[in-house]
Amino acid sequence: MLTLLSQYRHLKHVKYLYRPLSVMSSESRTGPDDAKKPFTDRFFDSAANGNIEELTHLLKATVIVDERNDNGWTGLMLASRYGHANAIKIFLEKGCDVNLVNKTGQTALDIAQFWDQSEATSLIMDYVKHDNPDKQLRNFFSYNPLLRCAEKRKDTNWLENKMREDSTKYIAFCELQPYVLSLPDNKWKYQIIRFCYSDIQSCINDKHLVVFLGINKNGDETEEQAVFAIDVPDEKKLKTINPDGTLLQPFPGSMMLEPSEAGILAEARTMLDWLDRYKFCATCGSSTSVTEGGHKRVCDNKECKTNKGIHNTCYPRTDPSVIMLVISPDGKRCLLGRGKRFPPKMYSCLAGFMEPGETIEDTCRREVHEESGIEVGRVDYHSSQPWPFPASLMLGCLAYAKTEHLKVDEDELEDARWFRRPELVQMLTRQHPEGLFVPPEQAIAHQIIKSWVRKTTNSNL
Ligand SMILES: NC(=O)C1=CN([C@@H]2O[C@H](COP(=O)(O)OP(=O)(O)OC[C@H]3O[C@@H](n4cnc5c(N)ncnc54)[C@H](OP(=O)(O)O)[C@@H]3O)[C@@H](O)[C@H]2O)C=CC1
Ligand SMILES: [Mg+2]
Ligand SMILES: [Mg+2]
Ligand SMILES: [Mg+2]
Ligand SMILES: [Zn+2]
Repeated sequence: MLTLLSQYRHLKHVKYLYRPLSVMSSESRTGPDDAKKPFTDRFFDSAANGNIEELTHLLKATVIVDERNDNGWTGLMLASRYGHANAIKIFLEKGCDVNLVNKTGQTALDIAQFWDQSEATSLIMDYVKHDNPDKQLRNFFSYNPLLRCAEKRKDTNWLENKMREDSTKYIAFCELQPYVLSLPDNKWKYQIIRFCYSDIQSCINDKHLVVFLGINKNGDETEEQAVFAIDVPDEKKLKTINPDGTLLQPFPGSMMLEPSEAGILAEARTMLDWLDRYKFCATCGSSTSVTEGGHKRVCDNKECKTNKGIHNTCYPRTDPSVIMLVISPDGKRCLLGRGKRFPPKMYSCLAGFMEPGETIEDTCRREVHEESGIEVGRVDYHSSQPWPFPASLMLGCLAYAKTEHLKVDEDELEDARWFRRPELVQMLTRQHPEGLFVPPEQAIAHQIIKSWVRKTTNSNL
């Protein structure tokens, strides 16, 4: 990586560093008339030259702050390369993403450090330290736009009325797969179909599982559009209502939803799965009745302990699991493993279920030791992700190893190995020479790996 940047050090003329070839060739035809250049070229030029007036104008008018050129360079990276402090301040004020990496894996901070731009380096470092809390990472499946309104679940009248209202929407599942439409402008993207009560009422009877998911925040507040999930065992019934729909497979189908749709799926799928699989009381084995809009199962046996005292078994379950990126003792490598059922060539973070009485940190230490023989010291929390297959909550962490000799648990993993940062960049961008890759961006593993890559540099590796 060092050599990639070093080869440019002797180039004095900035344009060859970052400008796409297409632009250079069109310039040779038309001459260097700045006004005729595309806005994005003028934007990159003004960032590299520290032309504040033009930069401000372009950011106001047309160009997005994180616009990238063909080599993945952002305006912030170019301003950092040439140490234009005022331009850097503009990018930071506009809320640019300082964590983006170019095609060779450098962040703006890497670039500023490499080119000894001390003012640029300290500006970006200060910004990273006080990063805007509103920009906290939200993983896929974690953004649910519905207000759950738990207080309404006990209001049987309100629920029954809502179920029949014209504005109410139903999303239908068959064998835990949502009924969806592919988007007209992109057949790789799907939208969950919303049915009205009049459409779906023939599917609603006592035997069908229905869950109150929440109120649509984007709907008209006076109308309070409620959203329910319904299990329809026969896909043919759904086809008669909307013949264009299709059932969406969990993988890779659910990854092709918009994030807000994925959040609704996460709630609905886990709830329907729980209602379907926990029909009998875990304490006395009697039948149970669904209450509270599908959010509780009450034992039908009046003498059951759950009707007298502790009744946590009446509620849906969530299984906390840890998923961690293990960092080597020298801080230069990360440990990734291959589960036996992974697609060929995919490596991911180690993961495992929490056991009763364990802390998140101790689960990380135990699972890493069980699966790789590595001793972990400090553990830092990163972010979390609901994983509705069927009911996991992934708790993402960075785990700092104290040892590095691997003893892979062959019952669980096919392989585990240490990877250096440049290799992780290749795996994230699908450019690894052996075709190795990490899970897609919808997976928390991808986000944890990416955030480590973004926070570290290749220097001294
Ligand atoms: N590695 C990764 O990149 C990712 C992993 N995950 C998820 O992380 C979760 C945990 O990872 P995984 O490696 O499978 O877990 P573990 O390392 O704990 O080992 C898996 C074993 O644990 C047992 N098990 C199943 N359910 C539970 C439970 N609720 N509590 C305790 N043990 C259980 C199973 O045994 P048996 O089946 O033999 O009974 C299974 O073989 C899974 O939900 C997985 O889907 C999600 C995203 C990515
Ligand atoms: Mg595991
Ligand atoms: Mg394990
Ligand atoms: Mg385990
Ligand atoms: Zn019972």
